[in-house]
Amino acid sequence: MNLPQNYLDAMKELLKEDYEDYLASFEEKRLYGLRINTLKISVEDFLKISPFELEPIPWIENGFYFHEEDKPAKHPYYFAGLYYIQEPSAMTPANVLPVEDGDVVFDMCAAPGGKSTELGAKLDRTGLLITNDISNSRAKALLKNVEVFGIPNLCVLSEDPKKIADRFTGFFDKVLIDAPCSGEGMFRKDNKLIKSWEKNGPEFYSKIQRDIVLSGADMLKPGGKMLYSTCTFSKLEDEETIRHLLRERPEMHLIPIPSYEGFCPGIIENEEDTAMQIEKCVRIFPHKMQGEGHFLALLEKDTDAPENYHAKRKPSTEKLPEELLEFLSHVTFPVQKQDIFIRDSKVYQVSPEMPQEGGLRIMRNGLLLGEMKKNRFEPSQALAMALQMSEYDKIINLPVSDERVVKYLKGETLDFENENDYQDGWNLFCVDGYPLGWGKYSKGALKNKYLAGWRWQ
Ligand SMILES: C[S@@+](CC[C@H](N)C(=O)[O-])C[C@H]1O[C@@H](n2cnc3c(N)ncnc32)[C@H](O)[C@@H]1O
Repeated sequence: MNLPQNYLDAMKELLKEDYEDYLASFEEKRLYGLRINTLKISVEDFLKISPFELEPIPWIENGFYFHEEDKPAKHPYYFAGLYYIQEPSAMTPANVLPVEDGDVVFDMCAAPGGKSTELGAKLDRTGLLITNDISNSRAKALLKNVEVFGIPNLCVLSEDPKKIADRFTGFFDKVLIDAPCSGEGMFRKDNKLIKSWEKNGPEFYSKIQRDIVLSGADMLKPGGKMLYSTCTFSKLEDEETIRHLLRERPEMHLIPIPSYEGFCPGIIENEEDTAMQIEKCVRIFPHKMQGEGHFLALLEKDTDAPENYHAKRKPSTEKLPEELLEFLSHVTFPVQKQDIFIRDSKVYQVSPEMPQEGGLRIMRNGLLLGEMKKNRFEPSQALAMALQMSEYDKIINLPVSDERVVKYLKGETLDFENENDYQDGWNLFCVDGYPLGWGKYSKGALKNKYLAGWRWQ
């Protein structure tokens, strides 16, 4: 691998006697990880049905290494949202941000959703997750991934963080900033990143990072916590970004990250760093642990920082169509009528924690329940993914070995002619007890309603 000389020089200075070990790590095999979606399945239950040979990632309770040949992205359980594929050290930021039930959480640079999917799972259907990416095309991928994961209490934005900070000052209990960075920790995973580093290196990203950390801090409630992470080794993008934040926002301070064997402390350069306790930051290096590389800083806002009032949105007073109410009578998922809003015939369940919207580029506010079509209600793919099998009363549940499972995911009509166990109408199609999508059953056949854009290729 041809690494730029100025990059190698900077790493030599950073790592000193460890430099040769770091270079040697490029000879080792790339690491592949998957993270179990605890919103849908416990780690214990997944291990009972896992078709792959898995090995625990020691510092992530629901993270596992897999073998590349197993191709877990080509398995019906992946389509059921039972796991997310993610580089092991990238699992650490969402893992160490202490999200609690009922929290209002913001993921600022979220696409394609590696951290948001875990933050949403940790919320366990409570509170609110607002997730954002400035790039519209990347935010589309983010929306898909959080919907596959079945996260109901959601708002997806595609907006400049500065604009969001103006609107949501002092609003969040937890903020995660997985900053755009020069990606030095990804060189082993993806050679192309070396070319883009030569074009836009640490100097370029540092400016963006300095702006967005300040926005993140401003959006926190007093006592709120913020996790800043990058997948790069550059001090300018890592410790120096935190130094900038602590200088500009004295109400913020670093707090410890639970330690794990192989985690290295943040690098202290001067007395100011010592006073700021920069050693509380964590670095993950590929020559110290089985992960590609990451930087993390966990910060807290002082509890006596000024509070900010946010008007809650008003409860819905819409008269809901009979057809929608009839459909919802089959669902035991907790849908409150005052949370249901209908816009342009689309039906949403909006979190009561979400303030009045407006003025922001919103990709999705709430869980899309479905659509009114000529006085009929059609449930959405997102609703299918947010339900557990036991929360709907018309089910077609097949084992993963049944060839109709993959046919369903490919969008084909399914034949059940010799089986008469099923009821007419909207059925939730499941694999081994986990929902995949909807189908309309009639006369021994299931008309496929799996979302066309999500099909198995
Ligand atoms: C490291 S990636 C995020 C990866 C993501 N957190 C995950 O785990 O899947 C950084 C993201 O920041 C976005 N980004 C770049 N500049 C931004 C800005 N000024 N504000 C918000 N997001 C930005 C990029 O589009 C990119 O998707």
